[in-house]
Amino acid sequence: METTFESRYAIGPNETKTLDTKGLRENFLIDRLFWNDRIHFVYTHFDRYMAGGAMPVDQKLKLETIEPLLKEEFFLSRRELGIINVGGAGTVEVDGEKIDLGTKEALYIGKGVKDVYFSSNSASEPAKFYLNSTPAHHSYPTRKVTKEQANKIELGSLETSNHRVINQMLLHTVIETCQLQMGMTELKPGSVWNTMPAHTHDRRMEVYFYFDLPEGQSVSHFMGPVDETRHIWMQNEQAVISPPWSIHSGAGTSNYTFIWGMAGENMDYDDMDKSSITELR
Ligand SMILES: O=C[C@H](O)[C@@H](O)CC(=O)C(=O)O
Ligand SMILES: [Zn+2]
Repeated sequence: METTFESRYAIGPNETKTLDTKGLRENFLIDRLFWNDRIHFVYTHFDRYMAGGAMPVDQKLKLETIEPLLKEEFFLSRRELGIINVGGAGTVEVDGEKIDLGTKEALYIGKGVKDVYFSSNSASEPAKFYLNSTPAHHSYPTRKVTKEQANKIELGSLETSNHRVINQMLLHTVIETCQLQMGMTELKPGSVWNTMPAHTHDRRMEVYFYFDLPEGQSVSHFMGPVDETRHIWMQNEQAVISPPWSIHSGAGTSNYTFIWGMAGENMDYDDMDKSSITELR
């Protein structure tokens, strides 16, 4: 097996303003996370957040340190990890303990764990472990969180095309983490807008991963300051980095599901600077 990675530097709104479509995509879009029998990470210098994918098909995959990037003996020597499985059923082995992780189930693994292995129950329907990791300075216990155990928030309506359920999964109100927070938002059929009205939270960066998008459909993701927005067209199973200074919202050509993950200054999910729809530019 192999682990591959890319690095992305943190840039601000002034530099972003000068980018064309290609430049915008090169800086913020994560176009592919899942490769056969490979772990792939994108390391962003926004809060040193890592977003990745592990898709074991014929092999069990080991979460190895990335020597040139982390310079630590283990991947989790100074990091914590959040996992949500978006593929078929699989297993995560954490220092010898086997944990089953079904579709849309989440797992938190704390700092200091040495051995993590990923495997799929079936090669024809492999597990797809979506991974988010942040620097950590304390060890919190490994915890699995199912959708049933998530804290649920229902927002929006079909009339305004934004009826959705936010599942807060790896959130401090559900489990203990150092700074990582992750959850999954499912849009109801007929609803296409996520995170509308939009918001920023200069205290935290965020990464959105879109999936459950039917064949032939796409999501237009909106980013940028409230008064200067840009869009990035995204396909199924792509992710996008949202800088702290940016809104993060999307409109699909159908409904879909997305995973949000964030980290930074505080852990207050409701600490959002909301903008009104009519002030967007
Ligand atoms: O800061 C919070 C995140 O942007 C998401 O949780 C918002 C979201 O899922 C939604 O409104 O649909
Ligand atoms: Zn947000």
